[in-house]
Amino acid sequence: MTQRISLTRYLIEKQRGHEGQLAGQGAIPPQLRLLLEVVARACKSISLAVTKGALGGVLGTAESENVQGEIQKKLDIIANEVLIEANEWGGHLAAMASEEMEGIYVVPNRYPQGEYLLMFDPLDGSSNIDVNVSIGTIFSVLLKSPEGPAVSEQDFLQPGTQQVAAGYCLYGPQTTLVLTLGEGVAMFTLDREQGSFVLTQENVRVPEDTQEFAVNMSNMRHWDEPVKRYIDECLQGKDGPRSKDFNMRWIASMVADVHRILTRGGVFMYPWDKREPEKPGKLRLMYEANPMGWLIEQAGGAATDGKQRILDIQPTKLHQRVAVFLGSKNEVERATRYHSEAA
Ligand SMILES: O=P(O)(O)OC[C@H]1O[C@](O)(COP(=O)(O)O)[C@@H](O)[C@@H]1O
Ligand SMILES: [Mg+2]
Ligand SMILES: [Mg+2]
Repeated sequence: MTQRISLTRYLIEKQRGHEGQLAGQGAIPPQLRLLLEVVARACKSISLAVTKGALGGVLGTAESENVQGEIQKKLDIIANEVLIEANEWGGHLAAMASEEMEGIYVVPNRYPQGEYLLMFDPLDGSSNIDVNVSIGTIFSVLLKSPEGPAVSEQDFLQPGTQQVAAGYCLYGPQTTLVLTLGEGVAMFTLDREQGSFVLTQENVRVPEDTQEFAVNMSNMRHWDEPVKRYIDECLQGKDGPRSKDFNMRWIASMVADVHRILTRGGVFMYPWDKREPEKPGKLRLMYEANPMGWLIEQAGGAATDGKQRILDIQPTKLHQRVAVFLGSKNEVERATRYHSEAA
């Protein structure tokens, strides 16, 4: 019988820099292992709340707005609280930042302080919560700079290349946790009877070419020319310059669209558009684009904002927005090239 590898064992073996079954993987510090185990445990609780749905009273809208001016769903708030409560006392973190909170959350001084910074989109795909479509949690981990005793928002403003771990948990027909520590991408499936995440795929790869794109087509009239050109060529199919037919998928949960791309390839885009011209895009750099961009790169794909690699962007504020093009390498490079040709 093939031996099942739990997330706990996977991380412990990473910590040991194990050379056997998981050969070639580097070591991770114990504090980072602890942090990831806690995030996974929090995701298990969120998964349980999601599964209960109307029976658990978690559906529907709260009476509040988040910092982005978006109406919060009850589950946005619940997931945020679960992640904070699970992580604040463990001694591995200095502070957390969330799409749902205006400022950073510094670990209270009644708890031991750690050196890591955790960022999350506690519930991605909020518009899908009440309609029973896949949603998820996205997370990214940075190290606090050793200089300066007090942690501040400035500590979080590091480019995506500085991430030490990133991943997401998808609450779909299965609950799947997807993780990178900078040496490829691994997927774990939640075994509900055992209550543990089990390694179900390693060395996830995104094919370089694809015939499937994901974009919210209803925004087409608001897009810039390079995006219109790219999509228009896809829509022309076999008769157009691409000489092949394209399929389209748009789940409206980035986490589920990215999971499909990690599973079978594709290109995902949420470009800048004219509806809110002062904002670079809808998605958030720190909680969505950076972790997803790194996962996609680690699986052999690419991620840009149409002009430059997402991971190289120097953030200037916590809730910064960004245009996103990610997925199969050759398609992302093509869409990015169309931007530079139009410049
Ligand atoms: O509703 P739209 O404009 O198609 O946007 C969908 C996008 O918005 C998001 O839901 C934004 O994330 P949140 O639900 O965390 O705000 C993405 O997951 C998704 O790709
Ligand atoms: Mg989101
Ligand atoms: Mg969200």
